Amino acid sequence: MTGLLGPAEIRELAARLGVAPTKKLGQNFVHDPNTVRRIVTAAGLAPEDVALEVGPGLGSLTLALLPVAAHVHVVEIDPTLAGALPETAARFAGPDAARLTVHHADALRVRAAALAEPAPTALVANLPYNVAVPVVLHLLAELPTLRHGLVMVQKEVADRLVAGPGSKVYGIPSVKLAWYARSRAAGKVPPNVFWPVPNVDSGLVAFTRREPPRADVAREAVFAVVDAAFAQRRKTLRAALAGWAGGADRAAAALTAAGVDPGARGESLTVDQFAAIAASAPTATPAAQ
Ligand SMILES: C[S@@+](CC[C@H](N)C(=O)[O-])C[C@H]1O[C@@H](n2cnc3c(N)ncnc32)[C@H](O)[C@@H]1O
Repeated sequence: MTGLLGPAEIRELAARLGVAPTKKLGQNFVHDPNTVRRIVTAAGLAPEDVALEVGPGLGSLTLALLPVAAHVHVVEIDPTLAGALPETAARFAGPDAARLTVHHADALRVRAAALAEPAPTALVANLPYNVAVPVVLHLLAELPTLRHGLVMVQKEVADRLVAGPGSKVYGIPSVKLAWYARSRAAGKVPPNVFWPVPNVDSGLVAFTRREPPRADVAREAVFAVVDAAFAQRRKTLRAALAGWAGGADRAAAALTAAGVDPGARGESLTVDQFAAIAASAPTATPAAQ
């Protein structure tokens, strides 16, 4: 038997495994094959793409990825779910199951070496919502081979991830994702496609890796400026970056050298401007944060 998981299959698998979904691990399983097809279509995988799925759960999305990707890595923190996937894949995906590698691991800690054979090129995931942003940022940092992705996250988080300067929801996730990738909203998903039904809408975010804005400044240095700017987002950058620069005057000098108005706020800056500020940092070590 091959196919995707509908409500009957999800219920049957969960009952057989004794799975009681937990909020702590963001366990809301998709039981709607149309949603799964929509995610895979939006992901736009090429036949040579190696997919990485974080949080496969009972396998809803995994089963749709196996026929269209060259290989599928899944990273699942729950030992029961990770342990059951090979059998689910063999049962529902037939010979395509041979292209699945299951990693029982925490996606926040997984290292490139563990996922090297073959190296993932596309992240496609219905992410655990409480750790969605750190997971995406960790994987983009850890896996330079990841070229593009499509993730489902809580709708508000999707809005934040794709926001640009000047938007009310533009903030740390928006700028950090923009360091790695160009992103766009790829649709909204209602709560009723999940079991159990969450009390939030979901959103799809598509991204494609870009060259980092500047080669002459380390990512960590840029992210330190971003963190400082948004920690006090209502203050001017001159004030918000005083701790980072070792004084408001030094902050103003770095901002001016970077071509940024010291009276501006972080919410109006592009990631390229944050990178320019980091590159103009005072030579003294930034104050501890
Ligand atoms: C929203 S569910 C998605 C399940 C499945 N992909 C689906 O669409 O039905 C999130 C999944 O992520 C897993 N998970 C939660 N935290 C994780 C982590 N830090 N690393 C890996 N998997 C995690 C949960 O156990 C759960 O299976």
